[in-house]
Amino acid sequence: MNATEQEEREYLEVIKEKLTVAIRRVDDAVKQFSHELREKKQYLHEHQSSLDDADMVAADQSINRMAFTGEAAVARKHKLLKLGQSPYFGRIDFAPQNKVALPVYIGMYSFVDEQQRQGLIYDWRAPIASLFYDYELGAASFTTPSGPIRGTIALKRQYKIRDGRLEFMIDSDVNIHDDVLQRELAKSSDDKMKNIVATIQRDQNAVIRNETAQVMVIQGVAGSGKTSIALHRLAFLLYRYRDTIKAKDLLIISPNKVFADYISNVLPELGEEHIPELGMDELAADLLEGKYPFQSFFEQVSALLQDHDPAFIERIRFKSSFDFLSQLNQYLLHIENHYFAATDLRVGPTLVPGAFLVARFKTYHRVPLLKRLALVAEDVRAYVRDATRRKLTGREKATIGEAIFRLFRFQQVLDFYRDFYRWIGRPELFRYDQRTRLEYADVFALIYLRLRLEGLSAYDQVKHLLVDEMQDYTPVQYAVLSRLFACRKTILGDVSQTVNPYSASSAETIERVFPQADVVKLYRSYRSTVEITTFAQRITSNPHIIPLERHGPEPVVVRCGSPAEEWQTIQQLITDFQGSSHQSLGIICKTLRQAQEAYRVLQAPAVHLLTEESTSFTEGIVITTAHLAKGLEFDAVLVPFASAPTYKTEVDKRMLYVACTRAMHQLTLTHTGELTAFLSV
Ligand SMILES: Nc1ncnc2c1ncn2[C@@H]1O[C@H](COP(=O)(O)OP(=O)(O)OP(=O)(O)O)[C@@H](O)[C@H]1O
Repeated sequence: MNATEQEEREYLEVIKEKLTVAIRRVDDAVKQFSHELREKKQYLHEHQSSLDDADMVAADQSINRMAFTGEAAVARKHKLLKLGQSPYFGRIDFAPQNKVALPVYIGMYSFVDEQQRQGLIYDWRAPIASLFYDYELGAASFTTPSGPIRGTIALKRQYKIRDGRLEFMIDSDVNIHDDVLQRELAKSSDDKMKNIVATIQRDQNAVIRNETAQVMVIQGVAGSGKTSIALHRLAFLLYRYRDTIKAKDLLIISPNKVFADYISNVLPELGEEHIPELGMDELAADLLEGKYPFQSFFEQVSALLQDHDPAFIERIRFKSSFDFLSQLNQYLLHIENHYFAATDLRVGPTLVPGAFLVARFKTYHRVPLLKRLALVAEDVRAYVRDATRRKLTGREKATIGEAIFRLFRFQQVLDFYRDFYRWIGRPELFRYDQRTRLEYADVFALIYLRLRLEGLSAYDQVKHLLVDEMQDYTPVQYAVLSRLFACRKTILGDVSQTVNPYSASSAETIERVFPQADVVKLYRSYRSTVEITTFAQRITSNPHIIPLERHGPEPVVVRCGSPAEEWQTIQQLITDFQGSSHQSLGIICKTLRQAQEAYRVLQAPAVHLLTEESTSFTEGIVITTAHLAKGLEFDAVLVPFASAPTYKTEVDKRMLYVACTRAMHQLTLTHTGELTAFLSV
């Protein structure tokens, strides 16, 4: 051990000691709070009869305040305990211009020596910590709310401290970032998604800390860290705007519950509370208020995978186009101009002129169409009241309301939607009667019309929206999100991983809905070994992808002589996995039916089946579909049934790509009969 390392070890002990003292102090404070709280409650209980309302309210408030402070102290203790395990991961010695260099230690949370009023550890989100991610040695600067600070970095060091012990430290005269990153990526994944604060890369840091973008679109190749970065970005925003934005003010739109559970660790690990999360289908059900049962996105994809109905595909393709959104907008203009058939209206002895009705209807041009009718009715009531110089009866008021509504061609959003297809001359593109469910492709179009016709303000409280798997949403869905969420947005995805090629959205499509968006493209892939990434390129090639130099075994394609032999091979691969050092294995099938069959046949202990209904991610061996595996990753992936009949269409190809890119270290495919053409060399 050299002198520097010795010094660092000693310093670590000093910090740990200070942390222990701080924990003890918080402990005392927590005890004190709960003691006072108990006393206060006791007092209230005993003096209830002699206290008036004002006293009770004041007492309640003080109890709430105490409880809140107590909770904050408990949260603080939690952070201190975590710091005790791993107080910091980086250090930079930074000398602002004309000043001496001082060490800045960077960790998950900040830690201040209260007696000496000195920052001992800086939160990774603090302005000064950006130096660690953005610069090597030499000239550097960072931005504070009061302006830029320039200076020089004299030393940059990384540490791995686990369970309070220094495992290694590396100075930046070697290629530190890559080395530590390599070690991190080589680890096995046993559980849910982890935070990456110690190894955030420069381009990722720029996305995380971007404060100006109204809409940030992150389009990145498989495994480029999109989801990780987006979650760290939320943590950053919570820190940066801690006085105005709380975790409950954010919303994550996630593709399914399993994914939501998979990512649910990251923010709490970063010391933030759990963030509300909602699936697209849940959002739709909410917005349609359960009035129209509809096919789910999963069901749409399953239908595409199982039967190749050209009319169904045509409907999806049309409704996923930008043109569809434009036509809906044109239709809305059309109905505004032509569907309000204002004629003179007789109310008892009073004649309300049609011209008056039209004028009032036009005055409210900012109000959603159907809502305007209520306002026009109100104006008509005032008109009649003025003309008759008396108050109107309830009956008269209601009659006026009904009469105005009748002047508009339809009152139900669904009638307008059906009419839209007649108007564009394509009635065959809408399939729905009361006995069937709405097709998924119609769901957001109907919601869009509803928004424009009736207006909705259900999500006004959201201050930042995160949308993952953006490629799976259509322009109409984005138009809905844009109207529903006026707040800033982070939208991420990868067009190569769409599960529905007939409705894939690229960053360019999304930019058309959000012209003000900042688009970032990420090409460096962190998840898989070079061998796996190269293999997946055979399915869908992306010349821009840059795999991180990390090597492992070549992916293996096993040809089997019969289905029975294929099952045996799969069984053997499971046994091999159980004897290996890998912790997670994903057996990823094309369809749910295949996954269920595999689950039934394999019957191996500790094998879990993940389906659309699953609500949590399970570790170990998981059998699932490519659609559900999106966003997840496994040490080893096994893709069974990779034969030509299974993977033959454009949708199948996307599924195969998603399945293969879930593997971090090892990938195996099995097939009986001819291999899918997507893998032929
Ligand atoms: N800077 C980094 N340091 C360490 N690990 C990283 C870094 N960036 C990404 N990773 C790791 O790479 C893997 C892929 O990250 P993530 O799932 O966020 O990527 P993604 O782009 O959302 O992937 P996909 O679109 O394929 O689902 C994760 O294991 C993540 O921890």
